[in-house]
Amino acid sequence: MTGGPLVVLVGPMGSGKSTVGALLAERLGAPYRDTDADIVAAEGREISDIFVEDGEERFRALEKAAVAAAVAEHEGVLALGGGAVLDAGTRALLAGLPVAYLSMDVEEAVRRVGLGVARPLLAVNPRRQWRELMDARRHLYEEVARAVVATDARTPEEVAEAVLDALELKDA
Ligand SMILES: Nc1ncnc2c1ncn2[C@@H]1O[C@H](COP(=O)(O)OP(=O)(O)O)[C@@H](O)[C@H]1O
Ligand SMILES: O=C(O)C1=C[C@@H](OP(=O)(O)O)[C@@H](O)[C@H](O)C1
Ligand SMILES: [Mg+2]
Repeated sequence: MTGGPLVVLVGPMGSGKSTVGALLAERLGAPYRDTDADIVAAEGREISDIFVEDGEERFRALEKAAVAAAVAEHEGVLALGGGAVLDAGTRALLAGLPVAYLSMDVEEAVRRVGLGVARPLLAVNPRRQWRELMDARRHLYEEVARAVVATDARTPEEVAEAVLDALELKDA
């Protein structure tokens, strides 16, 4: 067999990568993996604690290694953290893979994650922070994506269905 992930999900915080990734794995009868969860398991602490205790740069180094390991080893559905595409080496690793970019607008983002404390990058003024993040990242998500799937006003099940359609995995 060819190996490599069946699906890789990218997109901003709250777009549903983790939620939809688990549903997709179920649909495809394949294992699910999430690089944020890999980092938490390896470090024995939450992402927000890594940011506060060691800083974002350290988190990005851990994330880069976690994505490289997962892309090399994992043959199921893989959800990345929202900032994984900031790294040029990571973007190069994703080239040619079945990557879906889960998109959403700012109001949907604020509804989903704006009030949570689990995502440190949105903790203060989530609407403005999210816009700034997207201005910096939108083109990076588009660069690595084979398909863009809008998630606004769709349930996670509907998003999963749309990803299968967009990546032509319906018969997989
Ligand atoms: N399509 C959707 N519609 C409504 N809420 C959603 C949808 N997808 C995810 N959510 C909710 O948004 C939050 C963030 O989802 P999550 O899967 O953790 O996103 P990500 O991994 O992209 O940050 C969760 O509370 C989740 O239940
Ligand atoms: O966008 C980002 O920079 C981040 C997204 C988070 O993952 P999700 O996109 O799964 O929320 C997590 O990796 C960390 O809080 C940083
Ligand atoms: Mg996630």
